[in-house]
Amino acid sequence: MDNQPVRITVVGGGSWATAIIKILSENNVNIRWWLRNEADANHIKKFHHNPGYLSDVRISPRKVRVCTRIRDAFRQSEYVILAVPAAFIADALSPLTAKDFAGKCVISAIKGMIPDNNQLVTDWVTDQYGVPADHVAVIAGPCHAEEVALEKQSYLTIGSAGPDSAGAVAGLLTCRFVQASPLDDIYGIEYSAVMKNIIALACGITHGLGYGDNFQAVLVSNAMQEIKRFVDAVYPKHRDLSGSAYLGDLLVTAYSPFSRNRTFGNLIGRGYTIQSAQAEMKMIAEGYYAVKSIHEMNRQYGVSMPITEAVYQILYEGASPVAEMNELKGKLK
Ligand SMILES: NC(=O)c1ccc[n+]([C@@H]2O[C@H](COP(=O)([O-])OP(=O)(O)OC[C@H]3O[C@@H](n4cnc5c(N)ncnc54)[C@H](O)[C@@H]3O)[C@@H](O)[C@H]2O)c1
Ligand SMILES: O=P(O)(O)OC[C@H](O)CO
Repeated sequence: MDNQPVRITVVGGGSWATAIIKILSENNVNIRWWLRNEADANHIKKFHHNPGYLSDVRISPRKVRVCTRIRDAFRQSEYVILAVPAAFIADALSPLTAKDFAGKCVISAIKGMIPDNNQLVTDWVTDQYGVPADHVAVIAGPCHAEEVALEKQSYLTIGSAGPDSAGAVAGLLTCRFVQASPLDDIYGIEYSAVMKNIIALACGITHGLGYGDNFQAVLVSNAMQEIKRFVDAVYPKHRDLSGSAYLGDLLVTAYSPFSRNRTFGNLIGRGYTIQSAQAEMKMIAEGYYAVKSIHEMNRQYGVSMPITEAVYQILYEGASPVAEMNELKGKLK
């Protein structure tokens, strides 16, 4: 029985879901892949490539079965990986009940928050579908789907509440070009991943306004302190924020041309409206939604977060990027 393939459901049709399927397919797995778009699903069945995202990645028909009915995708799997932007996950899972999740380990690859109630995705899964906390994990770490597609050496961190449950998931996501390691700081990792997207927006905005590398280095180091203040206030625990799941993820998103959030911010800095920036990008910048959630949550915690506040003012209060970043300039050290 030992060499039976591991049965996994992957939810989402975007870049990260496609990259995760590529990683998993290096191992002994049997994947059911749910996509909402029927035409894309049919294309993958016929041509073994996702037409919309990372279209160079070959999808093995031997290992991956494509479904457009989510309940079919959930049948018989041991693991469920969620890879739809947080704003759309409730809609994607809406046909399901707690029964569909029974006995499964649910892993969130989402770096965002449920916008309706500002909940972390893992908490939401537990509340909504009764998945026990020891059956929930997150995929984190500095990793762009585009580099996975190119098989560039990458690292992931699998966060869970206890040290054991993440180990098996890390094994599934380790392959020739990815090394995954477990870490028992699920909330710290999840909040940090949400916040780095907001910081990437700030990096993009300032780059779009013409600020240079000297400024960005200071912005990113101040951002790390801002993330630490917030995460320590919300979920105090001894943690080393210089680890790759925290600092590493902040760096990749702040500096990489692949970053969705930085690209979105850059468009805003260059004078695009929010609607035109969204229309320009086929991909979703999670930080756009996250900054509202973190701003609202922080009413309770009162943490000093000048960078997050500046991004919130620009994206939700119509503040001028030039004026906001001018004001932020004086608050950084
Ligand atoms: N792309 C990466 O490199 C990467 C890496 C790590 C984590 N993530 C996380 O993975 C999650 C998914 O991001 P992604 O990069 O795959 O997304 P993406 O931007 O590549 O693709 C957009 C996704 O959103 C879906 N979508 C768009 N509009 C929708 C709607 N109205 N209703 C339902 N679904 C809709 C699309 O079907 C597609 O699955 C995000 O939380 C992101 O932070 C992404
Ligand atoms: O850099 P972004 O905004 O594309 O986010 C993708 C991942 O979270 C990077 O680890």
